[in-house]
Amino acid sequence: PYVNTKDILEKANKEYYAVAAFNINNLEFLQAIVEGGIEKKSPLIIETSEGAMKYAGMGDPLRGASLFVKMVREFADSLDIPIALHLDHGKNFKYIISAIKAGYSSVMIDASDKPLEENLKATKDIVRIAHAAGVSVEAELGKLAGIEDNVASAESVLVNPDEAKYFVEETQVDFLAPAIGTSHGAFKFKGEAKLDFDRLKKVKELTKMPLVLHGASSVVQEMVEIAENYGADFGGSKGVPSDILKETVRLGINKVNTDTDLRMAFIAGLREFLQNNPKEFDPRKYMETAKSYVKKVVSDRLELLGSANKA
Ligand SMILES: O=C(COP(=O)(O)O)N(O)CCCCO
Ligand code: NA
Ligand SMILES: [Zn+2]
Repeated sequence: PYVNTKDILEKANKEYYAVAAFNINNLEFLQAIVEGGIEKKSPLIIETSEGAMKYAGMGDPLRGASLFVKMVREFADSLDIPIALHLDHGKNFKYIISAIKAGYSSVMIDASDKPLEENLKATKDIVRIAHAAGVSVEAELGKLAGIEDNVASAESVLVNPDEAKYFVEETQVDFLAPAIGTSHGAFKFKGEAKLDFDRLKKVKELTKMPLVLHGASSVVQEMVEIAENYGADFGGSKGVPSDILKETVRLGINKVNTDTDLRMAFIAGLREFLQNNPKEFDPRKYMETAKSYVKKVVSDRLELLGSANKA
């Protein structure tokens, strides 16, 4: 069934596991993710960026949003696993309202690059509207390093746990993304991967609410190697190691945003197939390997996060 993200995350919060939130831009990634969820009997959170809304809607974000709602609902309504659709990194008021109008389960208002009071105000505005429409809300405190869609934040600003307690009480957000040292993309760490577990622990103790980890892709080496075997150059790529990811779940992360790992898996499969099948031009054939690798990465992640058999 198609459900509210909050229902999925409240259960995860109570039982201390995490649910992956996988980004999509097209049908093929959605198919592969859903196949992984079916195989693992796991709840799924499908999420799209504002760029994905524009991309799918051919420049019209509301058309893109409603296309994604229709696609995700079609799968969700025909399956026993709970599936939610979330707007990731909502920064533009128009896009956030379009997602709510289209029927998204939840929206993120990302004003993390603003001073606290501004973040607070923007979040309160969205919470009032979203809650009136039965839509749940995610916000972010602190800043990820690296490129955050259209905001290049040179250095990461880690969450302040006391600020987090004040923020959630004031805004009534449904789930919070505390910045603890991750960043988006495939090049997360120069040296050893390190996250601020202490801050995470404090935020959980003070807020007791479902927490979100952004920049959580692991950069699966198996996929990097396949891609590089067939011409990719992902030198220097490094993600969040599995043991560190598991520790964040043990400490109270319940939603794990994953985009880069699926992109790596898809391009690895596509490169491999195209190199080995010079005569093929049927899209249902040449995207098969790519989709199967995405499904594999999805299934493994659902298992690792503990949401398998939680549907
Ligand atoms: O936090 C994440 C996932 O980050 P990643 O998959 O890059 O680790 N997202 O919000 C997904 C979109 C960001 C661009 O990748
Ligand atoms: Na999000
Ligand atoms: Zn993110």
